[in-house]
Amino acid sequence: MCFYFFFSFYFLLVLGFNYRWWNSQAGSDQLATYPHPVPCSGPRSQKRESDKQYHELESNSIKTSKYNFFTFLPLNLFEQFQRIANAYFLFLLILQLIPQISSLSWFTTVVPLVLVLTVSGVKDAIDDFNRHRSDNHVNNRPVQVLINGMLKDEKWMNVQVGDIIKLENNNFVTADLLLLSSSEPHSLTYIETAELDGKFSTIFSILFFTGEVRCEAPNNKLDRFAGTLTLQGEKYALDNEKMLLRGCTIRNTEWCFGLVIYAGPDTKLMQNSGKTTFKRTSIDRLMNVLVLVIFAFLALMCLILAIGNGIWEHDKGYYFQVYLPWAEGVTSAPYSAFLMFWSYVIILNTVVPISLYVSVEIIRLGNSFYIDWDRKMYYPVNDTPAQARTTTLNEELGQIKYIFSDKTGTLTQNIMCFNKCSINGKSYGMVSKTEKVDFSYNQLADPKFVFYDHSLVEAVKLNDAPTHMFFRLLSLCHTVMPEEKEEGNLVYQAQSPDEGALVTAARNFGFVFRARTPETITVVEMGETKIYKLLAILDFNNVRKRMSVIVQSPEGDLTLYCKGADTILYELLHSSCDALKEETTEHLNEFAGEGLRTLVVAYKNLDEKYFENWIRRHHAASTALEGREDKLSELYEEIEKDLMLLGATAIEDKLQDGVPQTIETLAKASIKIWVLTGDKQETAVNIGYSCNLLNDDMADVFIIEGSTSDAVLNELR
Ligand SMILES: Nc1ncnc2c1ncn2[C@@H]1O[C@H](COP(=O)(O)OP(=O)(O)OP(=O)(O)O)[C@@H](O)[C@H]1O
Ligand SMILES: [Mg+2]
Repeated sequence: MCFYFFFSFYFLLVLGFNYRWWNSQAGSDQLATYPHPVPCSGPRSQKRESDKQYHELESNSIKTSKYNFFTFLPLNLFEQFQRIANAYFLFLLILQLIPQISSLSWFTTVVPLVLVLTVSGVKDAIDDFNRHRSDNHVNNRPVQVLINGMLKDEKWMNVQVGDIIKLENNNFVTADLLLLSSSEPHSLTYIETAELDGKFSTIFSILFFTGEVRCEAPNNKLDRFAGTLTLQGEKYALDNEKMLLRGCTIRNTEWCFGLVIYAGPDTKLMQNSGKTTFKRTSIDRLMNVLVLVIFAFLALMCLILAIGNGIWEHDKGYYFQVYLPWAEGVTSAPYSAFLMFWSYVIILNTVVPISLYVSVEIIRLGNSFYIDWDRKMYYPVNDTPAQARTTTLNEELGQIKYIFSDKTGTLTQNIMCFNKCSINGKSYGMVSKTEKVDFSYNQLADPKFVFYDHSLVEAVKLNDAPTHMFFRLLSLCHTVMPEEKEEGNLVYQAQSPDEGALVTAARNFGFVFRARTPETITVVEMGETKIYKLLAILDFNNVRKRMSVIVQSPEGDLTLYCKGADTILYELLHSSCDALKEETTEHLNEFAGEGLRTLVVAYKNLDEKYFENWIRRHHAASTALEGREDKLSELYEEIEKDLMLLGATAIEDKLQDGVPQTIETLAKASIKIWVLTGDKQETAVNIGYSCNLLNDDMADVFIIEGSTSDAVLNELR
């Protein structure tokens, strides 16, 4: 019991794999020489001994099917008899077994009942068969597992917690893994999380040799993971950034190694998917109500008829027994009435429509074909027709009252273009689109980038200091990863497409972000290669709404570069920027009025002594095991103040084809639409108008600013 209790909070993985090979050659790059016959005992041999102790860890096989060969009949019948009409007919069948009551032959009830049960049963069986097939397919996918120091092909379902597995480009991630190493510089791994949240992210890896991982019990929170790794007596904190989750796909990464932390049903994907349940639509519910009403009606009729029988038998029938004898066992008129009640229940059984459910199922099936065949829902570009994946819910489609949608990437294309900017009180990009700026003077420029305002290039060429500072900031302050497979052919991998657009803009104007290591950023500034020391990244999150980097230039100057939402950054500016602030605000409003996504950029020169002290505290906070986030955000707040304003950027993200028309049609059908966005308010309102979410007839578009439920309620009133 005690053991189990301990288990539900933490589970402990004893790895103890003697990774002599990694041990002797610390560093991820050595792994590139794989495969090597390495004399080391893999994790399995050791883990097996302790298997008894950890037998409650799940295996990696998954099961989404509901039945197996033996459980199908009882389980499916049990489910089907939960329908009132089916249960009723079963009840009738039992009644008919009583000879005094039985008024019709038994097969009048059995035949339709069996027919209905078979039709529904066959449909459920086919559905479940398909689930079995897909489960089998997934469970039998091959993966390479490190066993006794050698890579062996295994099936997914045989992978165990504590195994080390190797994944290659475009592989699905087998289980929830702790990333150990990869082919990319600094052991980065790129993943596509389409099945989880549709984002594209980078993951940083760690290296380790012999250790123990302690982590929280399996849960369904996709964006968090807390654990510790103990390595030769030292503790390291593990977080979400170091995990590869099942359901993702490896991209742009030749290979990577991972340690299985959660497997099978314990993985975050499966923890989120829930059980396959029987879904009821409102028609189902309505049918159940109707059937209940019919029952009441039937009971009433039978009652009246039974009472009539009782009165007649009492007054007349009793004296006529010679002529009309009572059935065997019947001794009194009330008893006769009681039996007659049940006889009528059988005789009038056709009042309850047993075929109702089957008819509705068949209509749904037909409906789903119409959905599949709908030409208007066919998207020729991707050759994608509409697909009704379930037949049980399609009438609900017409009942939709609310649509919840994301904005970026759902309504818009998620293709960000750097369009305009404001630097030191001067706005650029507000020109008619005539002649494109020629970037041919810059050999590293991205040929796909277009810009029309020539005055900005002039400013750069004239060595205008704020303009240089502006683009230097854009080339330094981000989390983009560059890829240069061949000399001069730069490709940026950006977690956030906005950042990708900004870095590309800086690249074209002559501030080319070229390479990144954990300690340095290489920028080619107007043809001259400069290596900046990257001292700290104050990362972005949606509460801070800003991100900063602290870098040291080759000349030795310490600078903090910050970019973020205007509402936030304006609070952090030095008072000497007030005049510039006003001008920039004007430009920001213009940009937002056109529906552009804006960011404000600022910098601050740092004092060396102060910074040394700060970075020491920063290091302590970032390795703290408790309250890490709070401590860090306090430190961030401390250093991100008294910033010097540089300007603002404006990025365009076009609406997808047909969005305004679609929203208009949905609005005509009185469907209410909610769109989620983190944009500046003016930008959001403007896009609301351009996609027909808002229109001029809406007299009072109003804004609710409360941040507690009481405040919001008050404003709504
Ligand atoms: N990479 C970034 N660096 C600095 N600030 C950013 C960055 N990305 C967004 N911001 C700022 O933070 C605010 C909130 O952005 P966030 O990404 O959380 O919104 P979101 O919910 O993702 O919305 P959307 O889907 O429209 O991007 C934005 O309005 C922007 O001003
Ligand atoms: Mg965003």
